[in-house]
Amino acid sequence: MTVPGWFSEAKFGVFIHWGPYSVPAWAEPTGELGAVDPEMWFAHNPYAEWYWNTSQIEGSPAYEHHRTVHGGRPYDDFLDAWQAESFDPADWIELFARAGARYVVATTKHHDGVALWDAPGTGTRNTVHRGPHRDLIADLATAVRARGLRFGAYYSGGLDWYAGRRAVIRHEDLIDDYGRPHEAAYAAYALRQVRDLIDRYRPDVLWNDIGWPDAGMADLPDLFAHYYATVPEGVVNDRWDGAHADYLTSEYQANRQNEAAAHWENCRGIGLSFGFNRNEGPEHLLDPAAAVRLLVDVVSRGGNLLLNVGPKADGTLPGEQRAVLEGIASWTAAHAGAVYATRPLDPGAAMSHDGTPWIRWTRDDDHAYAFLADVPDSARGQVLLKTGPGMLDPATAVRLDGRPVRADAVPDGIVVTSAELGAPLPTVVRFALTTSRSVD
Ligand SMILES: C[C@@H]1N[C@H](CNC(=O)CCc2c[nH]c3ccccc23)[C@@H](O)[C@H](O)[C@@H]1O
Repeated sequence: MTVPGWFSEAKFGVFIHWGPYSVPAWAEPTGELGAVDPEMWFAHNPYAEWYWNTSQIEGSPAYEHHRTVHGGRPYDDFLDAWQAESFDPADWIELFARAGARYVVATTKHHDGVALWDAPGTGTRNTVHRGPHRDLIADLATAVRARGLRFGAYYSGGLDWYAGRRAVIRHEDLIDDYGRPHEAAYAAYALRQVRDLIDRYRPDVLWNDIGWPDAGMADLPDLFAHYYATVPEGVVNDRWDGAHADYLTSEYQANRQNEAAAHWENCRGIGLSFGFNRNEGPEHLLDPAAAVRLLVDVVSRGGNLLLNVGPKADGTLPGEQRAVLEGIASWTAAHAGAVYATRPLDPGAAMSHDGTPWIRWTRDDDHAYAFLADVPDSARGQVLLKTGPGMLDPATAVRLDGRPVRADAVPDGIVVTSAELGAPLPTVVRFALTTSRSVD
C-alpha cells in the first residue's frame, strides 16, 4: 500500500453527500455507526441518505413520516423537487479551504442510483436532465481545482436501488448480502459509469462504497490500470471487495482496526448522518473543539480525516455545519504547521493522554508538536508531558498561538507551565527535536 505524497500530507478532506435524499432530509438521529445495535440500524437509520430504504420499512418512524408528510409519494419525485437554486460551489469550497481541507470527495451516485452528472445508462435520471438541471460534479470539480484543492469522486458501486436489484434492506437481509446487485448487466453499467467519471473529471480519489458486483470483479484490474494511467497521482480506497486499496478506511466507529494501516482515512459526518438531516440539533453535532480534536487525534496516528457536510436541497450549507467548519478554520489559521505535512511522533517518544488533560503529538523533520486540551483548573496551568529521554529540548518550547510558555525538564519528561491551557480547543507547544532521528 503506497500513496502519493499529496494524500499523506493532506490530512484533512471534506466529504459531500448531496442527492434527492436532501429533499426529505429526514432520519432519526439514532447514534454513530459502530455504536448502534445492528438490529436497530436499518429501521432507525441515522443516515438521511438512506431515506428511500428506511422509509420503506413498515412500522419504522421514517415509514410513518413518509406516509404522513409526503403522502407515500415515489422517491423519484424528490429528484424533481431538488432545485439547488442557491448552489454556489465557490462559496462552499472557500469555506472548506479556510477550514484547512486539502481535498474534497463528492457523491457522484449514491445508493439511490441518481447520478449527479450526465452518466451513461441513466437516460434522464440524473441532475443534468432533471431537478437541478446541472452537472453538479463538473461544477464542484471546477470550483475545487480553482481553489487548488484535490477533487475525489464517491461512487456507490455495491448498492444501486435503481439499476441494481432493489430490495428493501432490513437487518435480516444482511444474510443475503444486503440485496446487492451482482449481475453482469449491472456490473457493465457500473463499470461504464466509473470509466466515464475517470475520463470526464480525472478524480484524484476514487472512493467506491459497499464493494463491487461479483460479475464485475474481473473488470477491476483494467479499470485501475486505466485510472492510474489517466490520473498518475490518483488514490483508490479500500471498498472494492478486496480487489485493491491504496489506503484503508474506517467510518465513525466502524472498521477502526483499519486505522493500524500505514495509510488510512476516517470518514464521518459533522453529525450522525452524511446526508442533511433536519432532525439533527447541536446535541448531535461535533462542536468545533471536538472536530479539531478528532482531526488532531487522526493525524497524530498517521491518518486523514474526511469530514462530511450534508448540503440542503437548495444548495446552501446548514448553518450549524458551517459554524463547525468556521471554528476549525479559526484554529487551523494559527496551527496549520503542527498538522499538515507532519507524521506521527516516534512510538514511545512521548505519551498521548485521553481525558484531562488531553494530549496528542505530531512531528516534522525538526520539531515535535504537543497538543494540549482540557487541562483541569486544579493543574494550575502545569502539565507533565511524559517524553522519552533527550528527544525534545525544553528550552525551545514555543506556543504556536504566541502566548508565553515555560518548559522544564524533569525525570520522566517535561513540565509545561502556561496560562489558558484548559480550553477544549487544543493549545500547541512546539519543541525542537534534539536528535532529529529520521523516521521512514
Ligand atoms: C460514507 C458512508 N458509507 C456507508 C457505507 N459504509 C460502510 O460500508 C461502512 C463499513 C466499512 C467501513 N470501512 C470499510 C472498509 C471496507 C469495507 C467496508 C467498510 C454508506 O451506506 C453511507 O450512506 C455513506 O455513504
